Amino acid sequence: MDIPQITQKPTTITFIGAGNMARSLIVGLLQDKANVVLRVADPDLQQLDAIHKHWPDVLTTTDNLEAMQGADVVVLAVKPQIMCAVTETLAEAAQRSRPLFISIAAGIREAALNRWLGGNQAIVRCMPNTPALVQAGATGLYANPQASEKQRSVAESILRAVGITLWFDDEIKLDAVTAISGSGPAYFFLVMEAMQTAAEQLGIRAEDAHLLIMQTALGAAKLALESGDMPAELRHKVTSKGGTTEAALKVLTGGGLQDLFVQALQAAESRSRELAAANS
Ligand SMILES: NC(=O)C1=CN([C@@H]2O[C@H](COP(=O)(O)OP(=O)(O)OC[C@H]3O[C@@H](n4cnc5c(N)ncnc54)[C@H](OP(=O)(O)O)[C@@H]3O)[C@@H](O)[C@H]2O)C=CC1
Ligand SMILES: O=C(O)[C@@H]1CCC=N1
Repeated sequence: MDIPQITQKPTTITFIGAGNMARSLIVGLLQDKANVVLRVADPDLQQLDAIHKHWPDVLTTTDNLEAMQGADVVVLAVKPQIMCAVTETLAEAAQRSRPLFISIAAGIREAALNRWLGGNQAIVRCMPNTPALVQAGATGLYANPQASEKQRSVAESILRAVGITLWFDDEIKLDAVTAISGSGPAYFFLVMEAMQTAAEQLGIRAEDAHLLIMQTALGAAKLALESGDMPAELRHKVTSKGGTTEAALKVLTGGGLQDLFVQALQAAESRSRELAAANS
């Protein structure tokens, strides 16, 4: 990946929070061999030790301010519920050093982040997903007016190193992106789990079922991405009249699967808005 350099040196990226999503981004960036220096701050020493053991080049600390010192980019990767408390402690340093902030938190609006950070900060909000770990992520991005073209480009390059990126001019759209691709991997994992249980009940060995299901999921996604056909068309091509797929799909549609997905995505989007309202 070619991250446009803010300085002559490699871009220094500090992660505040070393949880599931931050680790996915860190590992994805390391695999991409990006020209970056990575630092991570988290209160959990065990978490930090595990990172340091696997990736000794990643600098780890329990001190957020120490990690932020001199950083070009600060990725805010804590839970939405503690974002206010965490960012307020960074405000003074942020006013001095003015890094680019990238928030990955669901819901939390740029205006709130900017206020907590003391105002007039360059902020890119983004909604990535955990397949970033294997460089197959999908990220929606939104930049505030204070973020320069170069900073937008740096943010995009970081997220593009771990998957595809899409910009949105309207920040509110990130609530829907959260419902679709941010939470999305979990919907597919649930389907995989359900198919696994069903396959074992049909007498297939667990490891055989796992392999068949994973390869089928991968093959379906690859075909949908690469064939040029829409999913409905691809589904028709699998479904022989009076055949096995038709029998299965009758059960799924009869059970209201499509409606359930509409309700599920609406629930996720609403929750993102609630998190914004509760933390504004
Ligand atoms: N998981 C996902 O798929 C996605 C998550 N996100 C967003 O990413 C953010 C993190 O989520 P996720 O990774 O799942 O959550 P995790 O709980 O796994 O990660 C949050 C991390 O922040 C640490 N932390 C707590 N307090 C502080 C502090 N004061 N300073 C620094 N670090 C702190 C936590 O430590 P401890 O555990 O010790 O409290 C934990 O390691 C959220 O805002 C979420 O909305 C966005 C897209 C997808
Ligand atoms: O569940 C959550 O709130 C976070 C945001 C998207 C995925 N995980």
